[in-house]
Amino acid sequence: MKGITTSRMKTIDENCEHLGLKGLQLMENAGAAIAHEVKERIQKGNVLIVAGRGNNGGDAFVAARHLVYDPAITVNIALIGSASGIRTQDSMHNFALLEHCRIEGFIEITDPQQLKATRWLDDADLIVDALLGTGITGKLRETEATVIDLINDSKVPVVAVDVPSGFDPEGGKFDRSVRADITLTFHRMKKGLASDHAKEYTSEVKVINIGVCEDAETYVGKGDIAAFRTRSRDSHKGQHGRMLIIGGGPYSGAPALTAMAALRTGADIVTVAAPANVADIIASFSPNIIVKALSSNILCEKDIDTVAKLIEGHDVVVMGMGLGRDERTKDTVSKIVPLCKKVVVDADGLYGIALPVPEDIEMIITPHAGEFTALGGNGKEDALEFSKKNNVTVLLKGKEDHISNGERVAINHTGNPGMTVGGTGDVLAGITGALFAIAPAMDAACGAAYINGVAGDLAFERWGHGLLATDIIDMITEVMK
Ligand SMILES: NC(=O)C1=CN([C@@H]2O[C@H](COP(=O)(O)OP(=O)(O)OC[C@H]3O[C@@H](n4cnc5c(N)ncnc54)[C@H](O)[C@@H]3O)[C@@H](O)[C@H]2O)[C@@H](O)CC1
Ligand SMILES: [K+]
Repeated sequence: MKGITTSRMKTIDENCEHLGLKGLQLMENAGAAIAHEVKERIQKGNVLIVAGRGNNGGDAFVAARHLVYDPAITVNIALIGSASGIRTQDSMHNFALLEHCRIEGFIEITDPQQLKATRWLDDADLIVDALLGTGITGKLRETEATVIDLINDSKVPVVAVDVPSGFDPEGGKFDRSVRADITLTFHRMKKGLASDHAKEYTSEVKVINIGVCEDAETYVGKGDIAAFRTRSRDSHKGQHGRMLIIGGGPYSGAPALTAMAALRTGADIVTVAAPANVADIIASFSPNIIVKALSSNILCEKDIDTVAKLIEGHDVVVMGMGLGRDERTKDTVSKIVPLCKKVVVDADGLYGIALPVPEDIEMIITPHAGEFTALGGNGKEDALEFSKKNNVTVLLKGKEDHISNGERVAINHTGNPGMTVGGTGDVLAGITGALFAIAPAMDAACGAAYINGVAGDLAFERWGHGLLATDIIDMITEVMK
């Protein structure tokens, strides 16, 4: 079984929140499941809960509330750090409720020796390990590291919450981790727990359904753009994407729309390489676009050296819009693809690519239904198989966009019929490229479909069916806000 990444799980959680399913509700289900598992394992005795200050600890506070209903069970809670340091509202909420429950003992631990002194580890019949979950970052720090050693040294059976504390949910190897008898992981198997070395840290893993709405996973939502809305304060120029557009020739507006959409999405540098006849026109649309004129009035073989050099200075290439379908152009497109590491192919570019895409190239294609058929696709139901077979991430545009990387399909149902106006595809390609410059293909394609659709919906509110592609670009920043 393949596991999911922490960022994917975060996206699902945020989509739930957006749909109205609160984190607190998920936490309640998670905690109740832990209490249930504990009661399956011990009918009476002492349970020691070792809790951290994040939501992983919050799950265990819920479990404590459920457990103390049984008079045969006593619960001691060791919180690593101080109660005032509890980092999330949900966890704080559940912690506060414990004041009204029959908790045997509670201690705030700033030095591991304090935990030793309680003798709770010696007296425990079972430990609930809720120190660290998917929120772990970097190498283990103190006090947590020593507390993990104490838990392992105690030889008391351990039920781990979501992942054994200290274990890397992404599958990397950290220096130490709780060794659990069982791990209850929420909603889906986590990538790290699915890895071969997970067995060293947990004898068993159970995936617990915590009532996530299906739509939070099936449809793209606000959670799919959350990661694109924050930036480190230490950001530097270029870090948020350098994008090269290869487009234009018969058309000059298309690559300009793509460029402006990318800039509004947050790309740092956008360069357009365009045939000589349109280069100046594209530049005249906006001083924000860097334009490089190619050798003649269509993209052709002579331009490959120039383009190869430009590709080296950019994180992602977006190719196709406005290029036309001259045979020489199609042939040149096919020769440019192998020079790219990351490439988005749209519109006329789709007629120049060879499938399947070589292993070392990451490609997103953004066809509409007709272009998808021309590529050999068989309708939206085929997005997953097509993507898998051709090593390409597909963003198949339509009333609902179907997005697939060959592993899963996501559907976007933002957008409206006003968006049938020309140029909206160029905008989508620009948003896709900007996100792809800084994120994996599937995350970029899902985020782009959502942003484009919501920007279109905002434009529709203002301009109705008369909305223009440029209006959608103007709304991108509203969506990101
Ligand atoms: N809607 C949600 O987000 C849900 C989250 N759930 C739980 O929430 C967990 C994730 O919660 P959080 O994101 O709050 O994070 P965690 O509770 O996993 O831990 C975050 C905290 O751990 C500490 N920490 C991080 N790295 C450390 C290191 N290397 N050494 C020492 N201390 C370190 C920091 O104090 C940080 O605030 C999941 O594993 C799951 O148990 C569940 O409640 C289900 C719902
Ligand atoms: K844990």
